[in-house]
Amino acid sequence: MEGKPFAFYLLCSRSFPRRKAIVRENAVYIENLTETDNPYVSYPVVRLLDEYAVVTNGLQTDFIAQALEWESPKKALVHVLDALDYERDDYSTPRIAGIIGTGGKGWLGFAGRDEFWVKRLGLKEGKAFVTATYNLGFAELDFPAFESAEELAERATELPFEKKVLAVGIVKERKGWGLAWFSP
Ligand SMILES: NC(=O)c1ncn([C@@H]2O[C@H](COP(=O)(O)O)[C@@H](O)[C@H]2O)c1NC=O
Repeated sequence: MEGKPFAFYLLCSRSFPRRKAIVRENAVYIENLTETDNPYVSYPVVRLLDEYAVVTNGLQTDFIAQALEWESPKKALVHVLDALDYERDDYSTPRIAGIIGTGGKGWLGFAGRDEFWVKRLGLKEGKAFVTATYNLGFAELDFPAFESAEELAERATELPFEKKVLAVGIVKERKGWGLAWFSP
């Protein structure tokens, strides 16, 4: 979408493929539909604020959104990711988080067991800056054109990752944010 900041979340999962997304006004939640004690597989995945959209792979979403009430996106990512750190599961799954601003800036953060970084991004037309929990690091991908949040989510599920479950798309509209999810 020309000139419009966007973000997406692509959920890929080996162990918990039965999941859905629930959209509630200014938030999206991932709900796991398989019985488990694992505390990391249902969580708030998106929180929309007037000036920012926050997307993450865990409960840090809401803490980062709260921190944005009184500090910069960079500091919100540094403070919350540092405080919560990686997940204490069998894989030490990293916590990842992204923020986009209505003005066209973006930030991405990663808290792993052996690695921690927060980057400021200059968003570019036709490109997506991406990270993932495992084996990607930080990447800049070509991203195809789309007309709506629905189409953005669908395009995200066409990216070359394995075990895709669903994607959530967020795009800055003339008024507020467009929000949708898609399951292949
Ligand atoms: N955010 C998520 O949706 C999510 N799904 C799974 N995890 C964690 O990552 C581990 C590996 O997941 P999987 O086997 O589904 O690829 C899970 O045991 C769980 O502790 C998640 N936590 C972080 O990615």
